[in-house]
Formats: sequence, C-alpha cells, structure tokens
Amino acid sequence: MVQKERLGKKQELDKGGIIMTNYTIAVLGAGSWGTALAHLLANKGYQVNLWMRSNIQYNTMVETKENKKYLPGIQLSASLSYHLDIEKALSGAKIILVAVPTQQVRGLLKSCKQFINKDQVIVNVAKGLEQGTHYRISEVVKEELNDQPYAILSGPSHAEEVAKNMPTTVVVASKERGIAEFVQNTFMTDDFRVYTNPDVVGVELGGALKNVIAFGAGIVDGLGFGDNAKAALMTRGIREIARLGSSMGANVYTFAGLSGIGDLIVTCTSMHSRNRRAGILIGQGKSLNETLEEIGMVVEGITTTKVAYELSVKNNIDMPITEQINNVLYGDFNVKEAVINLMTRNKKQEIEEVIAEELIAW
Ligand SMILES: NC(=O)c1ccc[n+]([C@@H]2O[C@H](COP(=O)([O-])OP(=O)(O)OC[C@H]3O[C@@H](n4cnc5c(N)ncnc54)[C@H](O)[C@@H]3O)[C@@H](O)[C@H]2O)c1
Ligand SMILES: O=P(O)(O)OC[C@H](O)CO
Repeated sequence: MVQKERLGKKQELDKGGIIMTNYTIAVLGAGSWGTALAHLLANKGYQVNLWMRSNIQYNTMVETKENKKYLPGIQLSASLSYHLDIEKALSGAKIILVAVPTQQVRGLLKSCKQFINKDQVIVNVAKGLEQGTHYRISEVVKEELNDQPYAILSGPSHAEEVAKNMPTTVVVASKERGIAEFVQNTFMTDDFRVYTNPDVVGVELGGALKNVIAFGAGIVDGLGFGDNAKAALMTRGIREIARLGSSMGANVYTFAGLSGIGDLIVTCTSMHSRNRRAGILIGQGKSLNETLEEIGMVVEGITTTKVAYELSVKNNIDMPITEQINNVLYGDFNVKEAVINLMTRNKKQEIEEVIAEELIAW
C-alpha cells in the first residue's frame, strides 16, 4: 500500500485513506504499449507480471531492465517481474492487461484460458478489428471467455511519451460502471489521467478506425501535400468513423472525445505513430512489404482498413476515405489515383444527416 501523499492529493482512495496498490496485474505482451503500461503500474506500486513469448527478449530484459527493441532508452521499474510462463504470470492477478496486436488476441486467449479465473478483469488495449469475423475485441473476449469482466482502455497515448511520464489522458469503457471505475483507479496517476465512458462499442471503434485515417494522413504527408489536405482528411475522417460507429450502436458523442477526435489528432500528427509513418512510406512509393519491414512493429490500420471497408459495405455506410485506402492497400490503386477519386466525387452537403425540415427551410 502506498500513502496518499506520495501519489498526489487527487487520487481516488480504495480504503480508509490508503491507496491499494498491493495487488497483482498480469500484462500479456511486451511490445511498446504493454511495456510502457507495465512500467507505469509497477512504478505506482503494483506487483506487475510482464509476460512475453520470446526467450531472447526475456533474457535481454531480465539482464538490462530495458526493452531495447520496442521501448529503447527507458530504464524500466526495478520492481517489474518478467515471465515466460503464462500460467505463473496470470496466477493471482486481479487484472489481465491484453497488449498484443488485434489479430493475435484470440489465439492468445485460447492458449491461456484454462488459467483465467472468472473474476479476473480483462483490460484490452489493442486497437483494431478482427479480420474475417469483423469483431471488436470485446466480442472476441466474449466468444472465448463468455462473461469475463471486460474493459477497454484507449485514447491518445503513445507509449514513448507515457514511459517518460509525459501528461496523457485516456478513457476506459466497460458495460459495468464498477469495472470502469476500478480500472480508472488502478491506472490513474498524476501524469496519466483516466476518464470513464459506458460506450464500449464507441471506444473500441474510435481506437480502431482512427488508425485507418492516420495511415491516410501519412500518405498525404508522403505525397508532399500540405496542411489543408491533412485537416480535410482528419475532419472528413472523423465523420466517416462516426457514421459507421453510430450504425453499429456507438454513441456519436464518444467520437468527439478521447477515443475519437483525440486519438485521431495524436495519430495523424505524431511521428511516434506507426500508422502515420507507414502511410508516409507508402505515399513515398515504398511497397507494403518494404514498409512493414521498415516499421518493424504492428501497424493496426493495415488490417483494420480491410475490415472497416467490409463493414461499410455490409452496413451500407459511405466511407470514401476508407474505401480509397482499401483500394491502395488491397486493390493495387496508385496513391495519386486515390486522391483524385476522393477529390472528384459528386458534390455533397457537409452535414448529410441534416434533418429534412432544416433542408427545406434552407
Ligand atoms: N504503442 C503504442 O503507443 C500504443 C498505444 C495505445 C495502443 N496501442 C495498441 O496496443 C496494441 C499492441 O501494440 P504495441 O504498440 O505494443 O505493438 P508492438 O508492435 O510494439 O508489440 C507487439 C508485441 O506483441 C507481441 N506479440 C505478438 N503476437 C503475440 C502473441 N501471439 N503472443 C504473445 N506476444 C505476441 C510481439 O512479440 C510484440 O512484443 C496494438 O493494438 C496497438 O494499436 C499501442
Ligand atoms: O503508433 P500507432 O499509430 O499504432 O498509434 C499508437 C496509439 O494508438 C496512439 O494513441
């Protein structure tokens, strides 16, 4: 347990003026984000078990207390404990933080579900949609673990900045308010501010779909276009995210928040963003294979583009930016051709859902 004074006066207290930090949290996946969050939680005083699948990475991390490939230059919390044995990592944990790429989540859960207890809270941080099923991660978790307590933690948060305690705000969504507040209390620090939101669908979709637009923003940069084009892409991008999201049951206001415009801004403008950097390389004429090799980390927008495009067709939602990015990635379209296709579409009203009476009055 850590005294209130050490963590700052605004912390929520669990019990009698004392912040409970003596429980165990398992972090599955030691990429950039899993490592940064494990470091944050260990620094806050929790027992953190960081599990990874690679022996080589494990040996290096135990020896150097650094994640040289995914989070170089950060001396990790001395109390972090590293694991190759997933059963041991999960044992006694109150929270299981799932921090592997979206397409790997189902396989990971299948491989360890026999070690997961019914009361352990799954906190997902992956931002994507499953290929084939079109599922959000909560749907994958539901299919694999039935009614396991679940929350999604998302929002504008690059691992490189969180690991350096730079001010960051995120949002946690769960259908159960108590779970969202438990996760909020667990992760919140003076530098890492966590909001709650009941809209699991919106928070999951906002985090996944912004990667598609960020990839497009990178293409714009790679082509050498200016700020006008980037602003247009972001503005029209959030509209199509909101259109698809509301058709799938999300609250449209969620997309005006951290897991909407907030994450879109950071990902479209930051050089930390792998999605944006991948788009820049494609815009400069590199092939997809060359791009993925150069980035060397997960680029969620590449798989999510295909799923988002398929969802837009299935739900009959107009998503012209996503469609053109899908054409570039999977239809062999040239990036310049995609831009021409976007700019020369039929004339439109800006707010197409405007109610009929307003239109008539206008
Ligand atoms: N990096 C960030 O700043 C950040 C921030 C918020 C959310 N996210 C999201 O978090 C998720 C993970 O991203 P990341 O940045 O940590 O990716 P990363 O590419 O940095 O690392 C991915 C890690 O997952 C591991 N991995 C892959 N498949 C695995 C499997 N089957 N079992 C065990 N480990 C496996 C890899 O070895 C690697 O260590 C993504 O969905 C990403 O969008 C990342
Ligand atoms: O580096 P990216 O593009 O995967 O983005 C990381 C986070 O999602 C930013 O919030």
